[in-house]
Amino acid sequence: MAAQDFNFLLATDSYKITHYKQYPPNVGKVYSYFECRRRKDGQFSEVVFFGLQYLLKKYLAGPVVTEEKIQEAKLFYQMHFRQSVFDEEGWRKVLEKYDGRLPIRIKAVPEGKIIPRGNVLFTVENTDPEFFWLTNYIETMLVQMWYPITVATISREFKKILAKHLKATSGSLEGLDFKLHDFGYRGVSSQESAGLGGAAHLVNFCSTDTVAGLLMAQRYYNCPMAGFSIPAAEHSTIISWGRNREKEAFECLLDQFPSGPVSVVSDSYDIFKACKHIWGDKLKERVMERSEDSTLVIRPDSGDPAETLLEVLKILEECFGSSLNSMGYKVLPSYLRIIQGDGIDLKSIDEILSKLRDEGWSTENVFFGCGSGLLQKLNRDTLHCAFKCSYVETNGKGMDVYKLPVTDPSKASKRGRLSLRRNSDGFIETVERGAGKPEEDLLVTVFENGAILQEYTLDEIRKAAKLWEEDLDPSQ
Ligand SMILES: O=C1OCCC/C1=C\Nc1ccccc1
Repeated sequence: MAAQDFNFLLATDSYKITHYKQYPPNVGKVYSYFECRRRKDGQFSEVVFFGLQYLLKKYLAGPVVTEEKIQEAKLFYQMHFRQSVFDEEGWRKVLEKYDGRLPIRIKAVPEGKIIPRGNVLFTVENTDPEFFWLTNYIETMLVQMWYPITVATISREFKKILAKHLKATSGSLEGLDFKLHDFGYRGVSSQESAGLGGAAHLVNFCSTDTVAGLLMAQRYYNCPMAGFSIPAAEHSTIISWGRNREKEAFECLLDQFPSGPVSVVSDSYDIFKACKHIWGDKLKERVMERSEDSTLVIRPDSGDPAETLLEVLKILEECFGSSLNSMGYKVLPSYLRIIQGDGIDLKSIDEILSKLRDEGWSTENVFFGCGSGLLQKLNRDTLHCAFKCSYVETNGKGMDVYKLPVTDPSKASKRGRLSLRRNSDGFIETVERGAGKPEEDLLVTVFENGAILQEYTLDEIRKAAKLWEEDLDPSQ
């Protein structure tokens, strides 16, 4: 449910207020769709569909039009356009005929599903001919789905890389869901983005510090606790002890959190000396006495990630030893692990894990944190998200419509009514021009006339988004 001060009539691009005057006479239906347009460059060949349910619940469901909101919008747009263009009568009809509920149908891919780029992800149409202008009025808000879709997709690409290396260097995928920790809360543009992006990461992992994402999962995806964290230091809790008391600061962490894992950022002055002389010497006994489920996680936070990790691993091996796993890769004692949260993005994590592997280190030894690289280093063009009209009815007669710019054929849009199906070869494809068979359509009616007709839990979404065998193909 949207906040009381949220006025749905003001939640659109200004120019859309003027569009009801621009459609052809007697138009009765505007039908549009959302896709992540396919591009030649091949990165992100498939996307995770996620986030629509939050938007439906928060902004579209129920009576979103009221007389007060009509009055507020009327005054607002009169001042904004300095002429009366706002369609007061049109909105009052929504209020009178549907009690303020939107006469709109949205059919969408089930959340969590992995869909190849270039396929329809959801369609929008008006369910009453009088409100043809409403379909594209809500484009503005619906296209904001680019964000959770893109974060969920990037997070899953991280998971593919981590799975590849974990499988190759340990023979198992155990612990994969905890290998990438969301550090991105502070790096996003708003509390709402933190919630949506944080929840999107939790489709693929169970490891986060972005509390807003956990709340989103609780409140909108029926998941009481979608992810976990552990006690961890930050630079303030180390440097507050003063330059000469880093050992005391570290010891405080071990004393305060004697059981369960604890993470200690150790690069305030010299990560290498800290590992060698504090963790590996002064506190060595304290570290070794910690049991397997009370791991000390050392956090570097500066320097070239791969070089720093390799040097830290080398020092820790000298001090604590290492063993060989079934794949012949080295693993530190179970009471010692490392988390790298600096400089991590899709490109660097693959390079880092490859370099560790080349030096004989298993992926089991390291965890990763990711901030802006996960939640903010992206935009609507990362997956080329677009919303286009593909079908209209005028005088009750249907017509497939499209754009095909001579100046950019890659911006061509689909035409006609769309459906999504798995073809006889098992590949997902979009059927255009209304040629799809209803019984084959993977799109589900999730919203109609103000009501949410289909909901998904995070558990169901996680199942839909799980990695497939071919995702683990090390030859990638
Ligand atoms: O070190 C850690 O171990 C695992 C638990 C989280 C954690 C650090 N969190 C964090 C959050 C936001 C920015 C930077 C770090």
